[in-house]
Amino acid sequence: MDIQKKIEHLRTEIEQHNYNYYVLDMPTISDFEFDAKLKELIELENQYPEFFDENSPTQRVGGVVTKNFETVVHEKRMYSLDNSYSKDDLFDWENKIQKILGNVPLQYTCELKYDGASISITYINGKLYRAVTRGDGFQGDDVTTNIKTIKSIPLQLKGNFPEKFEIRGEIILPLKGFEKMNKELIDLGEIPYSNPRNTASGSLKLQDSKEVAKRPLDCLLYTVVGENLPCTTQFESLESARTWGFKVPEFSKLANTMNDVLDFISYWDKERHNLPYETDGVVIKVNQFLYQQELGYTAKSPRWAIAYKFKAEQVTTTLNSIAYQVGRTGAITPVANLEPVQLAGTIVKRASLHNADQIEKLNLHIGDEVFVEKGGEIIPKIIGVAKRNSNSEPIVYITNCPDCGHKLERKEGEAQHYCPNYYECPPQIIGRIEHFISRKAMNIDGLGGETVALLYKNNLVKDYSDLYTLTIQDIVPLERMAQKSAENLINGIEASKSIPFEKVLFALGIRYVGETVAKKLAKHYKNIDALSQATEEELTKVDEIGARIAQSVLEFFANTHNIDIISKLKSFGVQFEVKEDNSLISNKLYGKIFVVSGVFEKFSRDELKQLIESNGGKVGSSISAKTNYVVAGENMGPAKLEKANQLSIPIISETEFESLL
Ligand SMILES: NC(=O)c1ccc[n+]([C@@H]2O[C@H](COP(=O)([O-])OP(=O)(O)OC[C@H]3O[C@@H](n4cnc5c(N)ncnc54)[C@H](O)[C@@H]3O)[C@@H](O)[C@H]2O)c1
Ligand SMILES: [Zn+2]
Repeated sequence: MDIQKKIEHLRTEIEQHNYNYYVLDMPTISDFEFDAKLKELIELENQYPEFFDENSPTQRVGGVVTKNFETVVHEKRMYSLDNSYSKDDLFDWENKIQKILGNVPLQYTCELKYDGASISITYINGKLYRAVTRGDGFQGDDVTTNIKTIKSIPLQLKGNFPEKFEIRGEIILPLKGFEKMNKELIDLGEIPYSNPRNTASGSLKLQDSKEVAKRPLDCLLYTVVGENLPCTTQFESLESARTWGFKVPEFSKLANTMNDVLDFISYWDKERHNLPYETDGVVIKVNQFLYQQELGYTAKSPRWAIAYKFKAEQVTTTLNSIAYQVGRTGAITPVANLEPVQLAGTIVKRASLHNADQIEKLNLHIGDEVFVEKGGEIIPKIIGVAKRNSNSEPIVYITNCPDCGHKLERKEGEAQHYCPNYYECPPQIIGRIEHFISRKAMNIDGLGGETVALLYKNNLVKDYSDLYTLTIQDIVPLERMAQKSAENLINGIEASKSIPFEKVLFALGIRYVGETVAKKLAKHYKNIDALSQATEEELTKVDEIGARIAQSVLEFFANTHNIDIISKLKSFGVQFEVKEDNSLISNKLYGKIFVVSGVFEKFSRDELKQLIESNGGKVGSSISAKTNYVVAGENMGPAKLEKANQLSIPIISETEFESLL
């Protein structure tokens, strides 16, 4: 085979994967496979230097700059890291740098390699000035507003910080938050995110910082960059950054020899599974800045640092069978049953497969030996076939619902198959009732998933409105139920009648109507009758409601069965209109008159006004001598500003306002 062709082919292929990974945040191959391709290319280029190309992906940092944000040129370039996978690689690296330095007394800082998206944040005079993504290393996206929503990033520093510097770190999504986001997506019948890293990186690129604020992102910092820093080593700089108020994980260690480094690695190779976020290796850095300067950089990475990548958590095992689960929206999810195997500290028996496309893409057969990898998800995933056995058989995707036998449907452009037997299919009925009673919906105490299934099997409930007809006598005879638990349940159901309309609307389980959408719709339409009569055009005019949600709302109300259920719920006293809430949260602002002006970061203007009123204050429409405070956001009108100054009325920011509460 023509070597040059092979090199070019690999370059194109890797560029495409870089694009999928960094721009779309949707990799189509595992990091393990990606790294193998990159390694192959590096080796070929080393072997055949005549085909050198400065545009090769081996010479460049993988990311890109997008058009959605302002582009900022990094004052100091942001590099990637060279990778190593074995002890030998590390000793080779040490030899190489000692050759350049001339066998000096080296120290290393060992740090964990956090798996997220890199960020560089500039501070001037102790104030957060700007946050920029790595981009292509030379320039990145200005994502300051998004970054400011992350609570652990200080806006104002404390202690003895340098006048101007950049601090670099990783924006990560802790595993718990990731799982929660995915559970909400699955509940809504949508496709879950593939892993925390890509979700963190995607979150940074959202246009609406209010959406970013909802995501439980965090930022772990690891490098201070600037002139005249008050420290001479990496380890000291981490300690100083901590005293300035930054979140710098405490795990870093100083090592005097490569063997100390190896101890650190083998400790964290196991211990990392107990961390609340993902790490994919250890970063080893020459500790002394003086030596770092002497070593300098290659085209892509510092010579004074190297990443040691943990072995991908991967095992092979047999794919025994496929089970199909039916969700409350009727969506079918295939799940792989595996020969039990030990992986990352747990026994793995099942792996998620998402949908039919994925089975096809992986070309899975029952009986195959498959690679199983554990990423951010609780359930591990199959990433490919290791070996086809002679008795392996192709997977025939089901055509009928495994529970009710109804023929499955698949809408054009959708990945998931659905069971359309909405009213008769048991897991859908039970799923809808479980959703209805869940904590964020009707919050009915004393009723769990198993009890719902029992109630359904005993013909006591056919839909969630039947819950309100239950009596203690109905419940006591059920398995594991006693007088006391039956009473609790009935009390819980009774109490749910005072749950506010927005939660009731969420509880109904309309596809794509999650918590936030339900809130928006409740606020806009005020009651269910107005909502049920809305047209698609009207619906899509509501903030954040798109055609897909509108369509789903229309479908829901076009169904007489749903209308019947709603009128039953109404007759039982469930809330179907917004109650104007006059109850006060506090009296802290009693007697104070506020004027709100400008655009805010944390709150909408309406939210601010509501906060003022619910804490006993009043909102004035224009500034007068009676005004006590002006809460000012960005772009406050100059006339208002002048008036406030004339009358010496204090102008406060939204943060200062918060501190009044
Ligand atoms: N699956 C795919 O299609 C695909 C495509 C492209 C890249 N990738 C994966 O992306 C990775 C390459 O990405 P990369 O260029 O961001 O490099 P990298 O993630 O391998 O290493 C460099 C980055 O590590 C981060 N980092 C975390 N902790 C650090 C610490 N303590 N000190 C210093 N830096 C730290 C920094 O952000 C730095 O930029 C590889 O793992 C590769 O497998 C996968
Ligand atoms: Zn069914």
